[in-house]
Amino acid sequence: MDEMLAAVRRFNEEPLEAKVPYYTRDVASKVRFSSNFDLFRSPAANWRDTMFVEMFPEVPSPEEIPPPCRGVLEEYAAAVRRLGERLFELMSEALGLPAGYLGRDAGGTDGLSVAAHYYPACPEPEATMGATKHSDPSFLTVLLQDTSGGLQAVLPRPPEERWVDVPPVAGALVVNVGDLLQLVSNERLRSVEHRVLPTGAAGPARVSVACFFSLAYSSTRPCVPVVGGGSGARAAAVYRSTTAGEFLAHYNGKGLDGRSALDHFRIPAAAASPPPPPQ
Ligand SMILES: O=C(O)CCC(=O)C(=O)O
Ligand SMILES: [Fe+2]
Repeated sequence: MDEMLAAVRRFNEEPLEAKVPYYTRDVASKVRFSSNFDLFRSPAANWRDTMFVEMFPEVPSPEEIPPPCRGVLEEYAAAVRRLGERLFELMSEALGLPAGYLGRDAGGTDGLSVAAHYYPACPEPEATMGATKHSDPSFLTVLLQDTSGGLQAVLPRPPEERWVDVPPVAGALVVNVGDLLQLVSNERLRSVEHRVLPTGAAGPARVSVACFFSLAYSSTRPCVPVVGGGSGARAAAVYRSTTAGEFLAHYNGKGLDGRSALDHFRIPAAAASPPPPPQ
């Protein structure tokens, strides 16, 4: 884990010329280095740079991965994939569903992408955010953070917003439930809203690596809320069925504006019955 963080730091701290070849916003590219994936779409920009790599199912060739991360990134992603497979089994069983439900049948383990973030020291930390409030466009996110701190999560969920620190713990990973898992579990599992405070002017830059169990924009994988199957299950779907690609297009088109991308897919509560006609 330390090696992974060190590799991301090395890449970001290389001279500009070494990073320029990876700079793109083209989602057809498996490796994309940019600042703010949602630039000009969200109300505010975040104080961070991100190297985004689609690792699975189509593994990039070593030459596509920036040299400082080559080898270590592939090895780290493979280990996270094995961890995710086990987590999906345990969560499926916890919901009273077959062990392979969330990972295999619902698509949780179909794809894995890695967002390696670099939050530079910020001269005016009170005037911006490292990452604004959001929940993740994934089934699950496995997050590795360095010792800087700054990650916070909302507990309990709105309208009673209370931000709590998620402090770094040596050797530990943070696992977030993402929006896609909230959708396919029909809201029995809830995605967690979180944010990252900016790194103070004194630095050093903060580094984190988020592994998203998610899919590509081109994915036509159906995402269907599971109805029934275990105690606590709802009898009716809370969300309309969609595809992973449609969900991601909506999430990215909206940008990190502080609102949940899931609202767009929620089935409106049945309209109250109209009053009886006057006699
Ligand atoms: O940098 C972090 O700790 C969080 C990153 C994050 O929330 C994300 O990539 O979705
Ligand atoms: Fe996130």
